[in-house]
Amino acid sequence: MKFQDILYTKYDGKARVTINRPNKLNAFTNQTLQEMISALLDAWTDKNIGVIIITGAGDRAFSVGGDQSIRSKDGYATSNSEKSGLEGLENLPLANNHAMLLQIIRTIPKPVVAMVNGYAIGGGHVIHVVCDLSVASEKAKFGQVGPRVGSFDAGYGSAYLARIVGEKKAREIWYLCQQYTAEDALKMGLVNKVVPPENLEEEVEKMCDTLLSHSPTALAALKASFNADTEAIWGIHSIAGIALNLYYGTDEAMEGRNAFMEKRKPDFSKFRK
Ligand SMILES: CC(C)(COP(=O)(O)OP(=O)(O)OC[C@H]1O[C@@H](n2cnc3c(N)ncnc32)[C@H](O)[C@@H]1OP(=O)(O)O)[C@@H](O)C(=O)NCCC(=O)NCCSC(=O)CCC(=O)c1ccccc1C(=O)O
Repeated sequence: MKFQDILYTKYDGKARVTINRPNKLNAFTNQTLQEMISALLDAWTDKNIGVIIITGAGDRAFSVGGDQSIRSKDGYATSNSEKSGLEGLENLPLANNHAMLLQIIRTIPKPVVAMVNGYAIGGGHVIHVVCDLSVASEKAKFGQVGPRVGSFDAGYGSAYLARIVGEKKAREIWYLCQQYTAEDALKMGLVNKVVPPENLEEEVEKMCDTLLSHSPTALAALKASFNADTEAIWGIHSIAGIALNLYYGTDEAMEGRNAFMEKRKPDFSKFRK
């Protein structure tokens, strides 16, 4: 499989998906998301694969969410020069491809491990949130920025996040748009383990080897049973995706996006209700 925005490798029962846009802090485009979907579907159907790792290239970022430089009133640009191998997905809005990626991570009957090597921000943060397990470098930073940049993820990014860290903390994360250290993330149960950056690879490999030594059917059944309790969030996420696509077309959302790109504070005062 030939990819432009990701690296996809398979070795020793593991599949690894690396978002490969380090110059953009691994911000994703439609192309990136479609390629991730394509790679994950391959890993899903490959009987040699028992565990999947998602990470970002370089040492600065896991992913900082949607690439704001290609966002306009029409949402994020949908046209791509290269095909991902999944015909038709190139015409979907980015929020839909992001939602599809999250849903695949959740339903693929194999454990998905996030190897968080740096910033996990915005839609990038949500990708790690839905992974089964997260291992973070001590240098990793976590957070949501939607209300500052004119965006939101009112499904897995918020309701499911609240299941992990609790209602008050989830509201704080979204309303205040602060950054949290790996140590903070460990304390709130947002990650499973924090290790020095130089040990991150080794720790994730070790965790994956343990997973691979266990019964795949037992793991798949457990994953499905953990998911069952939060399945209704997919419904919320789907409706929120429609709202998000409409919101992107508003002056309010554009103020957030433009302020970020122009490196100034947004002024949302006239949009108060
Ligand atoms: C990530 C930061 C915290 C990093 O801060 P800092 O270390 O100070 O570096 P900067 O100088 O700010 O950034 C370096 C460089 O990278 C560019 N950059 C950073 N983020 C992005 C981005 N997302 N898109 C494009 N470019 C980006 C930045 O402009 C700088 O470029 P220079 O040329 O060097 O000047 C900080 O940068 C930050 O807060 N970034 C904003 C991240 C962001 O806006 N992400 C999208 C969030 S939207 C969201 O949170 C909710 C919506 C959501 O989850 C979702 C759901 C469905 C579909 C899509 C999304 C989605 O994520 O949009």
